[in-house]
Amino acid sequence: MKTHFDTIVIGGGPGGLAAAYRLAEQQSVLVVENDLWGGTCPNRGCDPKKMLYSAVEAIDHQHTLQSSGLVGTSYINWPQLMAFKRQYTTQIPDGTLNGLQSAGIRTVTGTAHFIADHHLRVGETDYTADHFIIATGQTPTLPAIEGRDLLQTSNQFLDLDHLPAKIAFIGAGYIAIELANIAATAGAEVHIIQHNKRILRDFPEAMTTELITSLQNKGVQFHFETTVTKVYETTKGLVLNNAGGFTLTVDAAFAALGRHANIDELNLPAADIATGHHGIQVDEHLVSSNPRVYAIGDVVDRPQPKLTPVAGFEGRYVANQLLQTNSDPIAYPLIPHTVYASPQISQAGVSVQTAQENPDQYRLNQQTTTNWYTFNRIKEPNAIVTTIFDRQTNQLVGAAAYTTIAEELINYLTPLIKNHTTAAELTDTIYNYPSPASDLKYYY
Ligand SMILES: Cc1cc2nc3c(=O)[nH]c(=O)nc-3n(C[C@H](O)[C@H](O)[C@H](O)COP(=O)(O)OP(=O)(O)OC[C@H]3O[C@@H](n4cnc5c(N)ncnc54)[C@H](O)[C@@H]3O)c2cc1C
Ligand SMILES: NC(=O)c1ccc[n+]([C@@H]2O[C@H](COP(=O)([O-])OP(=O)(O)OC[C@H]3O[C@@H](n4cnc5c(N)ncnc54)[C@H](O)[C@@H]3O)[C@@H](O)[C@H]2O)c1
Repeated sequence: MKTHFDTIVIGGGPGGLAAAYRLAEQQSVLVVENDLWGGTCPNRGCDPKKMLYSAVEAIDHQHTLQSSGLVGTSYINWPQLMAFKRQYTTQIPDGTLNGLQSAGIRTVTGTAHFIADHHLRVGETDYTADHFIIATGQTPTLPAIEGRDLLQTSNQFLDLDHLPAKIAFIGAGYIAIELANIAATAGAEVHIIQHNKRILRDFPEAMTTELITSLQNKGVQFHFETTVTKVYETTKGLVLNNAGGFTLTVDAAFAALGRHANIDELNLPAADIATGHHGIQVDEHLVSSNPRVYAIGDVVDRPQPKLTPVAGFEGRYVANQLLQTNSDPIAYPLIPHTVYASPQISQAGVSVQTAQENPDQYRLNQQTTTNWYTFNRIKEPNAIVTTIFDRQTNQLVGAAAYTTIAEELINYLTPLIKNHTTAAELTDTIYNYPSPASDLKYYY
C-alpha cells in the first residue's frame, strides 16, 4: 500500500477539497477525514441551515402578502422540514468520498496526528509527504461554566427530530441569530442571551437594531448584558442562571458563542507548527512555521471571515503555490457576508462603520427603499440599502443591505465595487425589468 504522497490534506471540508482536486491534476494526493466527508458546510453548516431557511422565507413572504390578496396561513411541520434537510445531508459524505476517489485522490477515514516533521499517523498507519495542508476547520465553543455539558450546539440544532417548545441561544452572532429565526418561525418560544448589547458585531448597527425589532415581532426575546454562569437540570427543564438574579427555564439551550480551531488532536509540536489564539499561524503564503506545512480555511489564525468561499479560495491558492503556477502572496478578493435572518443583512467592501469614522474619505448614501417598486411588490415592511463612495474618485467602494433580497443585491454590487463600475457605465447595461438588478443605478 502506498504511504508516501506528494501532498497530504488533513480535513475533507470545503478548504481541503478545493486544494485536493486542484493538486490531483498533477500530484499524488491523500485526504484524511475523521468525521463527515464534505466537512461542516454541507453536513452541519451553511447548506442544511439554508434548507431549513427555505420554509422560513416562504412563511415570511406569505405573512407580508396577507394584505395583498394572499389568503390563509402556513406553518412549519418540523419533522417534515427535517426530512427535507436530511434528504440532502445524508447524501453528502458518500457523494464526497466517491467524487474524490473518481478523481484519483486517495482517502483515509481516521484522525490524523503528526509524529514528526513530515510524518503523519492515522490509526495504525504512518504516512509521509513532501507537503501537508491542514484544513481541519473549527468546532463550537462551550462556555467555561458549571453545567456546560447540558448545552447543545448548532450541530444538534440542525438535526433535531422535534423542535423543543422553549429554546435559548447563548450568544448573538451569526449562528444564534440565524437559528433563532428558524426556531421562532417554526413556532418555538425563543430567547437570545447576549453578554453585551450588540448583536452581529460585524454588521452595521443601524441594520442590526432593525433586525432586533423584526425578530421581536416574531416573538424572539432578547436578554442583553446577561452572562449565564450556571446551567442545571430540573423536572421542569434546563435552568440557565447567574448570581445577578437572571433565571430562565427552557427545554433546550444552545451555545452559539463562537467556534475554535480543531488543532488539539493534531500533535502540532511534533512538526514544529506554531499556533495563536485563533488557530494555526501562517505567513502571507499560508505557510506555517514548518515550511512543509500549509494551513487553510477556518483553522487558520487570520482576520479573514471564516466562510466557505474563503476556505475554497485559500485551498485553490495553496494548490497553485505547490504546483508553482503562482508564487505571489495571497490577495483576497472582496468577501461579501450575509446573515440569513428575516430579513437578511449583507455587506461587502468598505464597512458602514469605517465610512462613518472617516467622513473626509467616504460618502455614505443610506436609502430607505421600502417604497421602491422592487420592495413594494413583495410588501417588504422595511428595506434599507447603504452604498459607500470614495470622495476623491467617486467610485463605489462598499455596500450594505437590510432586506429579504440582500444576499442577491450584494452579489450584484460586489462586482460593481470590484470593477470600479461607474453609474454612467451601468446605464449602458440592460437588465431584466422590473428586477433587483434594474434598480442598481439608483444606488449610485
Ligand atoms: C451553523 C453554521 C452555519 C454556517 N453558515 C455559513 C454560510 O451560510 N455561509 C458560509 O460561507 N459559511 C457558513 N458557515 C461556515 C462554513 O461552514 C465554514 O467556513 C467552512 O465549512 C470552513 O471550511 P473548512 O474546510 O475550513 O473546515 P470544515 O468544513 O470544518 O472541514 C474540516 C474537516 O476536517 C475534519 N478534521 C478535523 N480534525 C481532523 C483530524 N485531526 N484528522 C482528520 N480530519 C479532521 C473535520 O471533521 C471536518 O470535516 C457556517 C458554519 C456553521 C457552523
Ligand atoms: N451566514 C454565514 O455566513 C454564517 C452563518 C453561521 C456561521 N458562520 C460562521 O461561523 C462562525 C461562528 O458563528 P458564531 O455565531 O458561533 O460566532 P460569532 O463570532 O458570529 O458570534 C459569537 C457571539 O457570542 C457572543 N459571546 C461570546 N462570548 C459569550 C459569552 N460568554 N456569553 C454570551 N455571549 C457570548 C459574542 O458577543 C457574539 O455575539 C461565524 O463567525 C462565521 O464565520 C457564518
